[in-house]
Amino acid sequence: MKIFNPQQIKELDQYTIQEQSISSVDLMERAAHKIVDHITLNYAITQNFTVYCGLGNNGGDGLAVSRLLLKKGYNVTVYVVKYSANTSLDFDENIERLKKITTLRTIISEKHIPPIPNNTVIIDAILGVGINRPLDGLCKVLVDAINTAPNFKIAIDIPTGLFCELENYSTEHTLLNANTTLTFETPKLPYLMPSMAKHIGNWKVLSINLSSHYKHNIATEYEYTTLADIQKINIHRAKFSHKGTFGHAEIIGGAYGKIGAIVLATKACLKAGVGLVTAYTPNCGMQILQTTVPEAMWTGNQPCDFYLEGNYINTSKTIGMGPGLGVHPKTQAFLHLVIKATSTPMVLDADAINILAKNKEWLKDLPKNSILTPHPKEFERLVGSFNNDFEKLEKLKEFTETYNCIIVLKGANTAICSPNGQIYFNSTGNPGMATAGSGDVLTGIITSLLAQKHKPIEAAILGVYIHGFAGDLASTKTGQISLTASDLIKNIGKAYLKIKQVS
Ligand SMILES: NC(=O)C1=CN([C@@H]2O[C@H](COP(=O)(O)OP(=O)(O)OC[C@H]3O[C@@H](n4cnc5c(N)ncnc54)[C@H](O)[C@@H]3O)[C@@H](O)[C@H]2O)[C@@H](O)CC1
Ligand SMILES: Nc1ncnc2c1ncn2[C@@H]1O[C@H](COP(=O)(O)OP(=O)(O)O)[C@@H](O)[C@H]1O
Ligand SMILES: [K+]
Repeated sequence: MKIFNPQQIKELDQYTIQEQSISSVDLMERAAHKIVDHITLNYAITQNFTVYCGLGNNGGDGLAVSRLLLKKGYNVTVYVVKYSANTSLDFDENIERLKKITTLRTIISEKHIPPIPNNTVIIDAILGVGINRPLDGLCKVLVDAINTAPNFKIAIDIPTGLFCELENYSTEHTLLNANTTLTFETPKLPYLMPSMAKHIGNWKVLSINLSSHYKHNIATEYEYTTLADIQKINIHRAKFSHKGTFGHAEIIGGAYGKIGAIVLATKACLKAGVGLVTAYTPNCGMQILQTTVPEAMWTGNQPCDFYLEGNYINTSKTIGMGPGLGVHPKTQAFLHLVIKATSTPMVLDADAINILAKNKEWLKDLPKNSILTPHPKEFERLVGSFNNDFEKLEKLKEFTETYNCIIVLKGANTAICSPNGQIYFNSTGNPGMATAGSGDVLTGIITSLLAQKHKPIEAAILGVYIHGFAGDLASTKTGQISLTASDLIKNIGKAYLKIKQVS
């Protein structure tokens, strides 16, 4: 699913109006119905609402929602926030419609902000994507007052004060803290940023049937991976395929006391469908590996705390390297040898990333389209610090373009950046996955998919989706708190089945 910037959202609106021969006020009515459907599903008729409406189309949405809720029998108090003399045409039309059924109240200045009763749900329809400067005056004081109130808050489209692009953005600006944001057609970029979570709350995309033609043809920098996107990827197994068809992966890592990391990655690699897998660990890992993962082959034969360069023989296997590897100076040299000896894309995680962060001049030796899977701290070690989440995304693009690689920046809504700077946010996963070894499982899955000849960007997107999906399925049984990395592995198969099932 594509993520549009504010300019594209306006174009999409206009395009839809022409394509569907619908008036803009009727499109607004369609959007309002979707919001009201959500509200009626979630709130009893006894619930009171207080709606704050601005003077543009976001305000128009608020007025239309108020009218529809009133007609359904809800108790709704509507305030028009008079921060300027200008109003939009669809706002004007909706004022006329609403006036017929209720009394409108107007807030004309900071001094006239009425107290907020505590038994009411607040609906924020003050400003939407049309915001073009930080909040000041009446809007700022009102939003501050709303933020101080303990009431549940629903924002229409975006919480008032939020900018969807780096331009104009500052952490200093006032913006509304919503508990829920109900947006139209696609998520906006800030919904996928950790720092914005407290302003956006839980968000939900409501489809308002905007032009498929426009959506299909317009290029966007950002995408949000949904089940429908994943179902376009071919995961079918042909009848006469054999284990050679599904590749041979080599998972390199583990050190004394950290062999578990490689056990998890190797198991996950198998569960994700690879034909053959070899675990490459120090020799203290041999018995552990052979007993815990009998399906895997083992190779290694180094000392136990570090890796020796002399032991490594390059083969045509697909390499995933890093879990439990350690950062011993000899291991660092070994990693450099491996990346120089490898010409096909590989997966690098954990200590492999930490070693590269210490030896940035080696990054140029990475095979093209290799996949690095840092968690936020490892990412910062690679690219340095940044001031906010917009800057983080810029650094992400800069890095993948410079080193011709793919980065999987892990966390809620993992961001996957291709070498040409396209960013795909993942939609599966839950905080239960913030648990030891969860990243090792991901390394195994992505290496497996690479070995199965998925294109590197596809292996990253599909791997991250399956990993999160396995986490979501596991959490229905274990809950999030008790979820472990082994539970993720157990649910990889079920995740595949679910993906195939609905297609
Ligand atoms: N395709 C969609 O997504 C649809 C969007 N609709 C709604 O339309 C909204 C966008 O409407 P508009 O473009 O009219 O924009 P807004 O309603 O966000 O507000 C625009 C007005 O506010 C002024 N303004 C900007 N920043 C301000 C500030 N800091 N303080 C005071 N005034 C400020 C602008 O000059 C402009 O007059 C969306 O957010 C959504 O709620 C819906 O009506 C239907 C379909
Ligand atoms: N809050 C969260 N929501 C969704 N996924 C998460 C969350 N926290 C962590 N994860 C996922 O769990 C994994 C953790 O990886 P990592 O930090 O490398 O763990 P480890 O080093 O213990 O293996 C990543 O895939 C990450 O995306
Ligand atoms: K709003």
